[in-house]
Amino acid sequence: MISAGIVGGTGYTGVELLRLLAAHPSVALSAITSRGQAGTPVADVFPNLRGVVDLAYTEPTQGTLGDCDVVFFATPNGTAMEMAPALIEQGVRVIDLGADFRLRDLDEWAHWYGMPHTCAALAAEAVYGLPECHREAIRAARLVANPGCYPTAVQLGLIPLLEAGAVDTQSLIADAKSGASGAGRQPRQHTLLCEAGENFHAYGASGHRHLPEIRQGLNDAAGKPVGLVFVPHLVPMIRGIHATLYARLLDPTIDLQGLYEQRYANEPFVDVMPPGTHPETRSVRGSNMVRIAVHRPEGSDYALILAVEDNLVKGAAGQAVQNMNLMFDLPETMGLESIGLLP
Ligand SMILES: NC(=O)C1=CN([C@@H]2O[C@H](COP(=O)(O)OP(=O)(O)OC[C@H]3O[C@@H](n4cnc5c(N)ncnc54)[C@H](OP(=O)(O)O)[C@@H]3O)[C@@H](O)[C@H]2O)C=CC1
Ligand SMILES: CC(=O)N[C@@H](CCC(=O)OP(=O)(O)O)C(=O)O
Repeated sequence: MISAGIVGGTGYTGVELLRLLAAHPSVALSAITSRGQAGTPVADVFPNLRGVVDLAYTEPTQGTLGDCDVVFFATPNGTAMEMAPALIEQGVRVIDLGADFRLRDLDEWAHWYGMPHTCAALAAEAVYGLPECHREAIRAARLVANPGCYPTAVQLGLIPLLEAGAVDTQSLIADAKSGASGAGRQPRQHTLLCEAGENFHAYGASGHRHLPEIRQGLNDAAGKPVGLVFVPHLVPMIRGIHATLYARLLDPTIDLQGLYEQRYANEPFVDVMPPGTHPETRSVRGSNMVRIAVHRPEGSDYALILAVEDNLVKGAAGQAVQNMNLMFDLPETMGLESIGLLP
């Protein structure tokens, strides 16, 4: 059994990790931290875990985490880079659900995250945890930077076009919508029911911190710098991301459906839907699947890609478990078989 610890077990991605890991056949949970709830049984805070998680929260100390085989950081940005070096030194493998190790350019990281990066050596070593692109490197990694929620949907949606050299790399547009759980469990005015319900708006339109992360992955796929406009929106639902992606085709006669079906033929968590379909966020709610549909709108030379995911599963905790499975030579889909919750 793999002994797993979670730092930040009271947030939305932390409790989603708990749900997945508690049911994982090869994992024993051994430390779950919260500074605010230390000493409280986990199942007292989250009754869905009664009878399946019998641990209490502890303080996030080296002592409680150092004996684990793997530690997940489900914490705000800046926490993992403080704590991960000592754990890795002790032989613990680390998966960071935050953004501390996602960007290769640390000046860019400091610009977007508003603090200096304090762990350049590990940032250079970290593997970006998008299995569909970096599977072999993830297997060997000591430290995995789990991708952001928007970056997962947008990259998986656009990468086949860029790898194939099928589009004008300066024409990329990602129009993405997220449910409110993407903002985390800390109370904030804009995610109150009376603010987010019956309401719909864009945010971060002139610059969002996921832009450099998405651009880094798309540059790699294209083999050159891409031009990308990324606009996130908040929609009145709890879970789910819907990304509507546009790219101008160089050859409008290309077989787009065939391109996507071939690229993702062996991917257990990418479902390319039949032509003419429109994926729904509820079809992936609670599941680790990204569902993609490919269109070429009548009379246009644009490819239009629709991609949906659950931001807490493939966009965070599920992808982290997928990465753990790879790191510990387990079947990649183990513990991730759940089907989308409908309705
Ligand atoms: N929500 C989402 O859809 C996604 C989130 N992410 C990223 O995952 C990370 C976690 O997100 P989310 O679960 O939404 O966040 P939340 O705000 O819901 O939870 C944060 C958790 O971290 C703990 N924590 C906060 N500060 C510290 C600290 N200094 N040291 C140790 N623990 C700390 C908190 O518990 P306590 O304060 O009691 O210790 C809490 O359990 C973030 O980096 C987020 O950007 C990534 C993809 C998707
Ligand atoms: C709806 C909403 O507020 N979403 C969040 C995405 C948070 C997230 O996933 O953060 P990281 O991937 O960078 O860790 C936001 O736009 O800030």
